Amino acid sequence: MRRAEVELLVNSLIGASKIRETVDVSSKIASLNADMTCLMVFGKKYEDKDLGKGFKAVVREAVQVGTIPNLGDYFPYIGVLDLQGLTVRMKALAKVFDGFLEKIIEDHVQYKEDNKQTKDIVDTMMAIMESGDASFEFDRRHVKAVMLDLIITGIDTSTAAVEWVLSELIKHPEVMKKLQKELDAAIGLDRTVEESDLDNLEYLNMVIKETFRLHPVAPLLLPHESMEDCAVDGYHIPKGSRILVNTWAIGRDPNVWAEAEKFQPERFLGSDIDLRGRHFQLLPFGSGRRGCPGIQLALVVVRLLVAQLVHCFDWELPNGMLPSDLNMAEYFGLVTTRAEHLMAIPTYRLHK
Ligand code: HEM
Repeated sequence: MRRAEVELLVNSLIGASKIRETVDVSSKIASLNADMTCLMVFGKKYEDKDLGKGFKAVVREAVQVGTIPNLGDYFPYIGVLDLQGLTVRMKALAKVFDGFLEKIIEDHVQYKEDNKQTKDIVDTMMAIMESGDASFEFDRRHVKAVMLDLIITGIDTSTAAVEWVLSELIKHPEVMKKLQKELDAAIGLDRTVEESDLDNLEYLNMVIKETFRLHPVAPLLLPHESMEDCAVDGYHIPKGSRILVNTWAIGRDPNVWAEAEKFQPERFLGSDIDLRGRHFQLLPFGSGRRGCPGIQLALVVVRLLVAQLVHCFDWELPNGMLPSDLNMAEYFGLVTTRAEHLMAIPTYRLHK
């Protein structure tokens, strides 16, 4: 499924390449990730018209509203006043999502009666629910909560990651060339990258790590709570404190990284620092038991997309813009994306 979806994107970019069209790369990647996530979770793609003002817009709004610090969290006695209107907005969004998720469950009940062959995540969860075998409470509300969790956490994160990697590559043509050289040597110019190629692409992995260092897509991770009193670096942190880990600042800390502001994938050559939360200087997926459970999937999707887009195409900025002029401003949120969409002109470079 992932191969087929990426192929659709590559084909549409080949069309753009033929007429030297400027492509809204950010939107293309967002649509692809939304489609792939819906196919994995719900077994079918959902159109923008299926969810209120549009599927992607509603998901994005939920992430944005969830990010704004709520005064009621810090001063609980004024929480009921909902001074910022966040609770009202979240409740309205919850209603839209609930209708959408109920419809998906109904569709699955229907498919099941029609003896559908392939199973998706919703089928699996409903089977657990109906079996009554779960050792914990698991009813329709929980199925809907997990579905919501997967679409909220899965789509924007991978999209932002691919957007940032491509932006850094376009901004640093020498790194782009080196990565294309690695891809050409490993895959050739007669076929496209497969998921099974990914583990052999060492430079690609270094490029991804370096991008996550400078652009961790969840710069403050998710809020944590201390379970007991502790001391960190001489600071006393009482039990029950809300903890935000600023992984963005750690990634740019000159005490930890040489020439911290520079994009240099080679810094990871021969280093054992990985992305799995064991090295605290690089924590784009968090760490420990509340770290990202989607890391495996995310790394496959991000690496596959970047590898295909870089292997299949050369990229140029529109209107004669120089790579050094590419605006790298961020739009801060729970997921921090580019402030401006990435616009670029693809030129197809494979033989087939
Ligand atoms: C490049 C893509 C992704 C990045 C950078 C990312 C990053 C993160 C981070 C930083 C956290 C918080 C960890 C912490 O606070 O310690 C998180 C949590 C989470 N992620 Fe991801 N994620 C990505 C993709 C995905 C995908 C594809 C899924 C599932 C389909 C997913 C599911 C989740 C869930 C469910 C949580 C909450 C876990 C919990 O609270 O216990 N993520 N992710």
